[in-house]
Amino acid sequence: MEKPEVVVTKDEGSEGSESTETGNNRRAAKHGPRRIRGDINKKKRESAEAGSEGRRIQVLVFYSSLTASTEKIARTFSQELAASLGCSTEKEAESRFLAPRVLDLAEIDFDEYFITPPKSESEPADCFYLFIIPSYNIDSINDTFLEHLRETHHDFRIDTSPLATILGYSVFGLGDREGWPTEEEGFCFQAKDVDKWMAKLSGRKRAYPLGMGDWKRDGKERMSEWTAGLVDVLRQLEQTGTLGEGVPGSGDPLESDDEGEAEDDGEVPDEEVSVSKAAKGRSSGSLEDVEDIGRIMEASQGGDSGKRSAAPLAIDFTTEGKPAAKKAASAAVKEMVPRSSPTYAALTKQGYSIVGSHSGVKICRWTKSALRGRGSCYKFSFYGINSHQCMETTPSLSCSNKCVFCWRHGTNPVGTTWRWVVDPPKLIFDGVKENHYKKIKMMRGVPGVRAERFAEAMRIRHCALSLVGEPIFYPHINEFLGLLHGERISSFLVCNAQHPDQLAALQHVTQLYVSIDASNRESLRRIDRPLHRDFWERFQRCLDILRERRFRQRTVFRLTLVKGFNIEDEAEGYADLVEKGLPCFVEVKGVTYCGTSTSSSAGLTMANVPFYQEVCDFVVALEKALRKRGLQYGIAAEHAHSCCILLASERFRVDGKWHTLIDYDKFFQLLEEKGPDGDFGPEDYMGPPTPEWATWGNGGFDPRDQRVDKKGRPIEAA
Ligand SMILES: Cc1cc2nc3c(=O)[nH]c(=O)nc-3n(C[C@H](O)[C@H](O)[C@H](O)COP(=O)(O)O)c2cc1C
Ligand code: SF4
Repeated sequence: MEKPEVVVTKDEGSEGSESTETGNNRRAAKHGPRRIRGDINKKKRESAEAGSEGRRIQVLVFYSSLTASTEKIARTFSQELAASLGCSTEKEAESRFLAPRVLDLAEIDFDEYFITPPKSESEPADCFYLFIIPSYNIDSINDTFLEHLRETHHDFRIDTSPLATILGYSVFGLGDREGWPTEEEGFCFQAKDVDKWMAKLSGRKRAYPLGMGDWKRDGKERMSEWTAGLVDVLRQLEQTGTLGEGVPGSGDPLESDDEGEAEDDGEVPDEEVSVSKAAKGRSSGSLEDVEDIGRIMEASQGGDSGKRSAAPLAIDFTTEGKPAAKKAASAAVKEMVPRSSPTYAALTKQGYSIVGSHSGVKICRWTKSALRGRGSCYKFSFYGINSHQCMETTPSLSCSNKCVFCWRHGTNPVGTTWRWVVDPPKLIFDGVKENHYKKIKMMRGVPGVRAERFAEAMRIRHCALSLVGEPIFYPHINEFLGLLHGERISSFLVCNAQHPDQLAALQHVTQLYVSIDASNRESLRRIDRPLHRDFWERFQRCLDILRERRFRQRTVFRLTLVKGFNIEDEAEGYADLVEKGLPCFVEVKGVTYCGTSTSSSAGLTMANVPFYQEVCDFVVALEKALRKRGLQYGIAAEHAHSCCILLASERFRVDGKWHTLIDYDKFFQLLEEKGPDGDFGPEDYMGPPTPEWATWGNGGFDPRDQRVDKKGRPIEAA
C-alpha cells in the first residue's frame, strides 16, 4: 500500500538515518526565512493499515544554530530517538513511526509548518514537533521564528490555535550558564518563549515539559532525561493514540493551568487560584478516580497479597488499654468511604483519589510548585525534603477530632471506633503510588514544569502521612510503614495525640509529629472538638509517650496558631507542654484559612489568620518561656513564605550550627541493619548543617527557585 511521508525538499543530502535539513544560508534568516516547499512524499510500506490504527507518526525535529553545535546535537538526538523507537530509515517500514526529520529553522518556510502542519496528499501522517533551541541575546533566526509564531497567533484571519492538529510538541533549550547563569538572567530564554508560543498555537499540546541544559555542564544528562521522557510519551501515543491525561486534546486537562490568552504571558498560574480551578473542573476527574478504585479493588481480589480482610477488624479506640480486635460478622461491616457515598463524591471532587475504601492520596500544591521551580514547602528548608518527590497520603480518611481549621471536616468521616472494612497495606501502598504517579503525569503539559524535576518526581522519596484523617487509626499502620521504608520512602507521620496505645505501638518513622493545637484543656476542646470524652487524658498520655520515645523517634510538636483561639497568653502553657514531652523540634505555623462553611460555622474567618510577624513574636516568647524553665531550645529555621518557624532542641546544634536536615540514606541504613524496632535514635541520622538561607532571620526561601506573586510575576525572596 502506498504510504505518504512528510519530507522537505533539501539543499543538502541527509546524513545518518534521518532526513536532515541543514542551513547553508543563515544570513538569509535575518531577512526572514527562505521559502522551501514542504511536500509529501509517497513511500511504500507493506504492512500498514488504513484508519487511525495504521496512521503514521512523523516526528519533526526543528533546530536553530549560530555556532553549529546545536545542529550536531539535533542530528545525534534524532538518531538516538529513531533507534529507541525502532524507526531509523532502514526499519521505518515496520514501524508506526516514520524516521524523524531534522529541520533547520533557518532553511524552512515557516508557513509550511507553523500555520498549519504539513499535509499529505493521500493518506495523512500525523506530526509531532520537537524543538532544540539555543538562545542568543543578539539577532538570530530565533527572533524571526518567534515573531512568526507571535504573528500567527494574533492574525485575526487565522485560528488562534492553528497547530491544534499536531499530536504534541516539546522543547529543549540549550544555553550557557557561564554568561547567563540563571533563567532570570536569560538562560535559555528563547527556548522558554518557543515553548510558550507553541502552547498557544497548538492549543496546549505540550507533550513533555521544557528541558534545559548547558552542553558544557549538564546538557547531556538533561537531554537524555528529556529523551527518555519523550520516548515514553511517543510510545503511549503509538499504543493509545493519546498523550495521556493532563494534556489537552488527548485526555483529562484537570491539572493543567490555563495557558491563557493574555498578551505575551499566559503562564500566570496562581497556586491558590489553580487549586480552586482544578477543583472546579474535577467532576470528570472524580469519574476517573471511581474507575480506578474499581480496578484496584478488582486487582486486589485477584491475588492473596492484595486481599481484603475477609472478616474486618472492629477496633475500639474509645477507652484506653490494648486495642481489642475482634471478628465481626462480615455482613454487618461497612466500607468507610463507599464509592456511592456523598463523602466519596465530595473528596474526589476536591482532588483526592480514594484508594480501597478508607485511604486517600492527593498531590499537594508544593509538589506542583516545586515541579515548576517556584519553591518547595517548609520541609525542604527545615529537613531537606524535595517537595516534587513527596507523596501526601493517609491510610485512614477517618478521624476522631473535628478541628476548626481542618480543611476537610464536614466531608471526611469521623469516629472513635474503627468499625469499617480494613484494606490490606499492600493494596493501599500500590494504590496510593499508582494514583500519585498518575497525578504527577497529569502535570506534564502544565506550563513551567521542568523536565528535570518532572523526571525526578517519578521516584517518590518522601511520604507525608498527614493529608486528612488520622493515620495511626489504621490498624496495620506499621506494616504500611514497612512497605514505604522497603522502597526507601521516608515517613513523616502526623497524629492528633488522641490514640496513645497506637502511638506506643508505633515502630520507627523518619519523623513523628504530634499536633499540639492548644495549651490547655478548654482551648483544646474548643479547637479540636474531639469526639473522645477523655480527650485531655489521652493527649497527656501521648506527651508522656513522646517523652519516653525522644531518643528513639525524631519527635516534633506541631503548633498551629489560630488568632483569637490559641495564641494569646498561651506561650507559657505551650512551654509547659514542651517540658512534658521534650520533643526534638517544635514547628510553629500560622493557620491557613480554607474558607469552608464548616470553618465559618466554627467562627473562623480571615481575622483568625495571624500575620507572620505575630507568629515570630509568639515564637520568641515561647523560646523565652522555655529558657526560663531551663530547657535547651533555640529558634533554628524559618520559612516565611508559609508562615512557619522551627524551634529545635540543642541536641541538634553542633559546633554552634543547627543540624535540622535529615540524612535519609543513614536512616534507611540504620533501619535495614537494626530493624523497625531497632535501637537507634534521631542523632544517628542527623544531616548536615541547615543551609544558611533557611536559618532564623534569613527567610527560608530556596535561592534556586523563583518566587512568584499571585499573577505568576517574579518577586524577590523575603
Ligand atoms: C552571541 C551569543 C549569545 C548568546 N546568548 C545567550 C543567552 O542570552 N542565553 C543563553 O542561555 N545562552 C546564550 N548563548 C549561549 C548559546 O545559546 C549556547 O552556547 C548554545 O549551545 C550555542 O548553540 P550553537 O552552537 O548551535 O549556536 C549565547 C551564545 C552566543 C554565541
Ligand atoms: S511535606 Fe506536605 S506540604 Fe510538603 S511537599 Fe510533602 S505533602 Fe506537600
